[in-house]
Amino acid sequence: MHNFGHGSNLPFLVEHLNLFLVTTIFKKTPYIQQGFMTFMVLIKQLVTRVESPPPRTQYQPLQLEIGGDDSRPIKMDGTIRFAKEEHKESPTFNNHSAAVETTAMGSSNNPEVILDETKFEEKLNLWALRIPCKLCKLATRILNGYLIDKPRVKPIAEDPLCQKNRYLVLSEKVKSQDLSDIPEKKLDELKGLCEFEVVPYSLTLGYSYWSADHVLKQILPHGVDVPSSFETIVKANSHIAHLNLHDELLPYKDVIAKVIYDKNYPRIKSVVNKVGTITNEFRVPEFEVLAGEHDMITEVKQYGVTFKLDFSLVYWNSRLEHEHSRLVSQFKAGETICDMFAGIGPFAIPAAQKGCIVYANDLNPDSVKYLKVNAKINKVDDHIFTYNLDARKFISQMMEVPNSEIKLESNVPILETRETCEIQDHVDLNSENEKLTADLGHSINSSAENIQSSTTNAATSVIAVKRSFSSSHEENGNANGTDNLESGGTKGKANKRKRGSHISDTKTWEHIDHVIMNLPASAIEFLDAFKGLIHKKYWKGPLPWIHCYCFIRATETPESIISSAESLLNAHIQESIFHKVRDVAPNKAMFCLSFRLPEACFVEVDQ
Ligand SMILES: C[S@@+](CC[C@H](N)C(=O)[O-])C[C@H]1O[C@@H](n2cnc3c(N)ncnc32)[C@H](O)[C@@H]1O
Repeated sequence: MHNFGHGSNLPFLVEHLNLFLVTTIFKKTPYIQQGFMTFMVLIKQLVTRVESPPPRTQYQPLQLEIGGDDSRPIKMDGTIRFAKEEHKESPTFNNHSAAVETTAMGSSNNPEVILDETKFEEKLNLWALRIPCKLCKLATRILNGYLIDKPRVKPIAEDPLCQKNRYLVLSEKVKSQDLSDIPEKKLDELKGLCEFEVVPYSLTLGYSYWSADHVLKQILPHGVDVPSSFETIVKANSHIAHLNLHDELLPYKDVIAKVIYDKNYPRIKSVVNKVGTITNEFRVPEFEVLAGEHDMITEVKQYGVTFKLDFSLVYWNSRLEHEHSRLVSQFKAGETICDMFAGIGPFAIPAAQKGCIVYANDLNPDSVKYLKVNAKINKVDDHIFTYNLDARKFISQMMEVPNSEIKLESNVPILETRETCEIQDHVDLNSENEKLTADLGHSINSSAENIQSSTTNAATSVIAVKRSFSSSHEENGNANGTDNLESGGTKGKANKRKRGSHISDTKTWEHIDHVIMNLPASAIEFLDAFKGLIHKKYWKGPLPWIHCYCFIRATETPESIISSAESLLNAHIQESIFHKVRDVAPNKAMFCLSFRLPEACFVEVDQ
């Protein structure tokens, strides 16, 4: 201890000798340096005992281990970026091999073996002022610029000997106990405030203190890029960190995952790495769980909509959040939307929330399963009809005029427009029309004949006939192939909503407002499905807008994409808009091509 103004020079000299040897001779040899420092501490303790014997322990280096619970990365746009740090080498090791037991290329793949947390300890030998508690604030103000200034390290610490005092921990730039590194004016001001003692203060910054970026920089060989960010996906109240490590980092994947897990737990419950490129038709990336829980069932939120999904079974990309919202913002309440590649519903559900009637399809049965779950969670299950079909089959079913409707034409007046249906909802049915009606709840498992003979509500008749027709043409044998959502069948609630939004009188072969095709790698190739698809005789109003996602590579242009689309449609596209969604690779960007389906796609004569 240095009682300011009355101290001895002996500890001061020892301290200087220590500092000199540590910073010069032993600088490059951390283990000798550490041993030497321990030895010097003992010497200093002895010296101090001689200088200022008990009862007050005059020299008592305070060991403080700082935890890094707060060493959190910064969240940006569904991506977590590590807080960047200068690449400072800590005095306890000089290169990555000191921090890892074996190099990651070595035999063991176990991160516990590779990562030696003790090697990340950095011991700082500092000075602190012992000051009465009540004067801490004032003293802190005076010493501004000379107190320890490190993230998550508080400059005020407990005095282990006296509750009424505090330690004001000085920065590393205050090298000597006589405080000669602090300007005289500040010292005078401090002396005027109170009497204080200068005590040595030892601070150890452990593995838990350092940020992921700092630790990884120490572990990975020089020249290897430290992964600076990772995608996240919300999982209940926590997240899955989703890495996309390139080949160079694969040998270090376990240790990287461990560091990310350690530094972000409990917010991050699992760390996964994408394996290979996505080649399967459901666009589901394969993941390897590197740290934490293996369960991949998660919940994400996009613009207030909750989506439940199993990350390992269905497609999900949080980077499309803005695009989902942009496109849906173009839809109006009451419009009919067909989503050919709906996934778990990031277009379909917000569109239904807006009051659109949505026909959502996906080939992946797990996507359809979660699409239904999400429609329920978000309380739009009575506005969404789900299909588990190939997109071509789905769109052709949408445009197919049901037999019942064709038969109708010769026998009875057709239920004309939405307005007509709405009026019918409120009038008594004549006997002819009664034959056409069906209860929405009963129709799911009914054949077309059964539907024709059941009688309930005229307003629900057409959609019921249509759905039943589709079911009977199910190709892949999946009972969910064409389905409405079970809960939508609760008559009271569902009917109330349907009336407001005209869901009951939607005839997709008569009118669809928008078709969404988000399968950028190949959606364009599906455009030929529209060739000769729409029956002019039955269609009402303008043809639908098609929103077809695609990738444009450096070798392609919007014109070349339009020309491919035109040749697939066998028609000239008149109105078209290209919207850039995002860059996916240096020479590849994702676009949304929106255009009005050309009139040439009509079938003039019904076969
Ligand atoms: C790129 S994802 C888009 C999903 C969703 N629309 C979104 O924005 O997140 C494409 C989806 O198309 C589905 N899919 C792939 N091939 C299909 C096909 N032939 N017919 C229908 N759906 C298909 C996949 O299962 C996947 O869910």
